[in-house]
Amino acid sequence: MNTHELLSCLRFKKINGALPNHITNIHQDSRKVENDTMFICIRGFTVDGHEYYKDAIENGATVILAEEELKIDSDHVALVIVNSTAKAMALLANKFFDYPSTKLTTIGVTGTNGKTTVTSLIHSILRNDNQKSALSGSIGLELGKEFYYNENTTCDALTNQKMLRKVHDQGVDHMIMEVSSHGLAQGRLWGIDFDIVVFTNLTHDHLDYHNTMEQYSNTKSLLFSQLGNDLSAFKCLILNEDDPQSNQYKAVTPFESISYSIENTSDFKATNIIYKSDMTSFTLHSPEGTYDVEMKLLGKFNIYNVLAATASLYAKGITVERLVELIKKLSPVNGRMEKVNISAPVTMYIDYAHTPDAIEKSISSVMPFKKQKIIFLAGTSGDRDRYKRPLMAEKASLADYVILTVNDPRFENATTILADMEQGMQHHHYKSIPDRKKAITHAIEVSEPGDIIILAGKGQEEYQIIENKKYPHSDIKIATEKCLLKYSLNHN
Ligand SMILES: CC(=O)N[C@H]1[C@@H](OP(=O)(O)OP(=O)(O)OC[C@H]2O[C@@H](n3ccc(=O)[nH]c3=O)[C@H](O)[C@@H]2O)O[C@H](CO)[C@@H](O)[C@@H]1O[C@H](C)C(=O)N[C@@H](C)C(=O)N[C@H](CCC(=O)O)C(=O)O
Ligand SMILES: Nc1ncnc2c1ncn2[C@@H]1O[C@H](COP(=O)(O)OP(=O)(O)OP(=O)(O)O)[C@@H](O)[C@H]1O
Repeated sequence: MNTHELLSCLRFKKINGALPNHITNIHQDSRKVENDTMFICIRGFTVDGHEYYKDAIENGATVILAEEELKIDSDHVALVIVNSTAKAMALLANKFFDYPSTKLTTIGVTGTNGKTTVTSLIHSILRNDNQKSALSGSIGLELGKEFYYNENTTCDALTNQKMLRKVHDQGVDHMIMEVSSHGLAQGRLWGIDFDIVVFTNLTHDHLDYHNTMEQYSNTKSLLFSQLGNDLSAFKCLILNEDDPQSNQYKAVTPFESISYSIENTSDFKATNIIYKSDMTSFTLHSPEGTYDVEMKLLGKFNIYNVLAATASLYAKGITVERLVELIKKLSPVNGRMEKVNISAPVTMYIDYAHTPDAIEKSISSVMPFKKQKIIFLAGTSGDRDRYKRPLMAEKASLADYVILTVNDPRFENATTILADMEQGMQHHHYKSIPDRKKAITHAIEVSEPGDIIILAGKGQEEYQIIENKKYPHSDIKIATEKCLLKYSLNHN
């Protein structure tokens, strides 16, 4: 792209040296820089990108974007100085990739729990309706039959624009994105023109980063306030009427909202709910009438998720009647209250619950069909929000027997993590086992016919992070193996 044209989107800047006519790409990581590209120096939490401009030049950068004067020896490299490289990156990335989000129907989902589930449901419903959709979030980018790894649930502003452009170039017209609070706080969403924004719920998590629930909520509200003020555009909020936080989000934008709920009155409300071990049914009250809904997803929280997805697609123009047909075809989202197929006399689920609220919801979802014990394995991660640990254990105490363990220890000592959790236990029927594989084995060993086992914390993930390395690990594989061993031995 012509460099002068590209830089015209930055009104206030100082340029040292001669600008090259063209650049072929933009990077914020010196290690990825190739010839004839621009390198943007970002001040990070860990390092300052300004320290890497020489590496970027060595790798072929011909324009350096920085917040300070830098000594550049080469005549072939220009330095552009701006006040905020993070803001400039969002402006430049949008212009360079030609504002891809304006050409797509872009749906963003935020909330403490349910982002992956709701985005996956919207994406699956669209695909089952023969529409083209791409999905980005904690699983990476799913585009067509391909999966692309992403470092974050919500990528940085530059990666987001690259990704949106790739989606548009492949003729896909819907982009469904998980929006994390870290992403909002760090401006990773700047420049994304969302059409529909969805709120699931707000409960305790990430207070290591946001400090207070108020700050956490204010950060989430950015998704709604950043819808802008151009009222000629069609934009819509999808809000959980049972979560009082929705009132704040309604108030920060002029755009209309559609509500969903189970308890309070709303546009999309579920009543007459029947919970079974492998399906759920309910009556859906909607602006287009009342419908009977059956689905393979389990638990009350998944009714909220399905309502959120349904309201989002209704906002996009799909009829409720058609949506009800499509919901029937939905499969449970991988690792989210996913029933494990095993030939053993116990019922087992893999779940990703790793917040106090999610744990409560996870256990509550099996209560209606509990016959014997509920065995709940609760895990939390090292080097992340410590404050939620006792609260997680408190909620896990709803189960008859609890196993406390670790998801990803990272650099933290597992014994410290477990000691934090133990403080919240409300009864003594529990055991702390730092090694996750041993913890899963113990869950199977103490089980008896008729029991329900929930292995929570890691969902479908196939690795465990110890220090800063990923090691192969799969809850489902370990559990299936141990379960078959225990119950086939007993039968012999
Ligand atoms: C705390 C945090 O959010 N960190 C994010 C931040 O990293 P950072 O500020 O430490 O970056 P840094 O390492 O200091 O690097 C600064 C700059 O120097 C550059 N650099 C660095 C080294 C080098 O050799 N050359 C070079 O150019 C880097 O490319 C970068 O531009 O910016 C990076 C790029 O955008 C993110 O990948 C990174 O997320 C880390 C990996 C992370 O774990 N974040 C978590 C907390 C997070 O964001 N989680 C949410 C999901 C939460 C949920 O579960 O709901 C998410 O959206 O992923
Ligand atoms: N609407 C909901 N309300 C409460 N809990 C939920 C809801 N949806 C899912 N959960 C619980 O949270 C877990 C994680 O779900 P999901 O991955 O969809 O959330 P997420 O917001 O993407 O989480 P993360 O940000 O950690 O990736 C599920 O396994 C379930 O236990």
